[in-house]
Amino acid sequence: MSHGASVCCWPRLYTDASIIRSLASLDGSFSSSRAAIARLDRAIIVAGAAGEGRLDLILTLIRRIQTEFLSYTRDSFRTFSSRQMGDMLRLPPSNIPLKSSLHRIPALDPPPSFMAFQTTFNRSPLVLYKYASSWPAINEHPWSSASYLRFIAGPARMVPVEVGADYRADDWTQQLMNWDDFLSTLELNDYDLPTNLATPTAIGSKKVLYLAQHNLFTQFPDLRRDIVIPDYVYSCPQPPSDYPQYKPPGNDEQLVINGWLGPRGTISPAHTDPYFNIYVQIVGRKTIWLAPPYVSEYMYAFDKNDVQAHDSSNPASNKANPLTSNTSRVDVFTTVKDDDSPRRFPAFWTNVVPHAISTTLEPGDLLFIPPGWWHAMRADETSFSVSMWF
Ligand SMILES: O=C(O)CCC(=O)C(=O)O
Ligand SMILES: [Fe+2]
Repeated sequence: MSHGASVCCWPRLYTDASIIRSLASLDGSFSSSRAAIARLDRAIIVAGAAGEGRLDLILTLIRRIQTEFLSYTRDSFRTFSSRQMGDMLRLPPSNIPLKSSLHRIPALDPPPSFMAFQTTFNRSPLVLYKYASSWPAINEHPWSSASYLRFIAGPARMVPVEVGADYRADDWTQQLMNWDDFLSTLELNDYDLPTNLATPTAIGSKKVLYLAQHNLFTQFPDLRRDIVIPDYVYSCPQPPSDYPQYKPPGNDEQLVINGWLGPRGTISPAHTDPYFNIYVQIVGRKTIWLAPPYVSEYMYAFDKNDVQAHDSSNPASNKANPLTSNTSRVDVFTTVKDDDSPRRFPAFWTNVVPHAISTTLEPGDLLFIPPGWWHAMRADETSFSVSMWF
């Protein structure tokens, strides 16, 4: 067997074994049906439904099992109220100013043409407020409605979630979880979070669940029809001169679309990615903090040794640990008045903060981030965002 074949045959074997096993153990009972669907979802999540036509086959099988044995009916005339998940309607609409940035992210109105984006506006971050306000995901198919999200999935589906608000925490882990149960946690939103959205550590102990960086659209293709992929992602931008590590995603489309769904208080600590990113806010408000690639040496990034220590402390994880040397130790969202951040990270406060920019996105707002820019996100309410890496 060649090396190439050995790299890609295991996902195919896993996928086919999962299909056969789920069908073999299916006896029409409620529990065997749910177990079969879970196994099929796992083949998508863990092995990418590898192999010619396997994704379509798996999605068709899941739908058949749902309709035959779990009384799922697809009533396309249903309408969904845009009742918000969680407690977002109860929160005051004021922004919490960040101490860690002095300026706002520049905004453009009207949005640039494709050509103007390609030639001029893809060099630095940019917000297009209300760009996506008329997307189905915000209107007739509201992703803020847990009942809509349950409906398009049908019963017994599984998704990967991160456990713990912040992936730098020692007890952070990941698990597969029932989609309906995960949505219920967002509806209840009984996490008892501090109302001042204090540091990630304070929130981390609450075991917040975050569906982060997951390609939901492979599992639930209906959701892809609720968004309108902006043409900008098909531009071929120049690699930025201050960030030679830029590399487009390695899939055929050179485009990776991920969903990010979680309650108030979920945080992605400041980190860099090697992609251009178009990030659209669909549900709830999210505060964004950005800093340019040239401040990297003042970001107190984790080094390789920290990363290894963290990895080995977390053997239960089923996905690669995202903590790498592109992640900062600094809590850019710190709101505690006299914390010791300026003493622990003096170069950050002197050299990064003057160059950092921030804003709070609302549903329909689009944010563009070039590769290599440091970015940190905080959900101020139950939040659903979509990132498009290209
Ligand atoms: O929304 C988040 O929590 C993080 C998003 C992010 O890091 C990205 O889109 O690259
Ligand atoms: Fe990122």
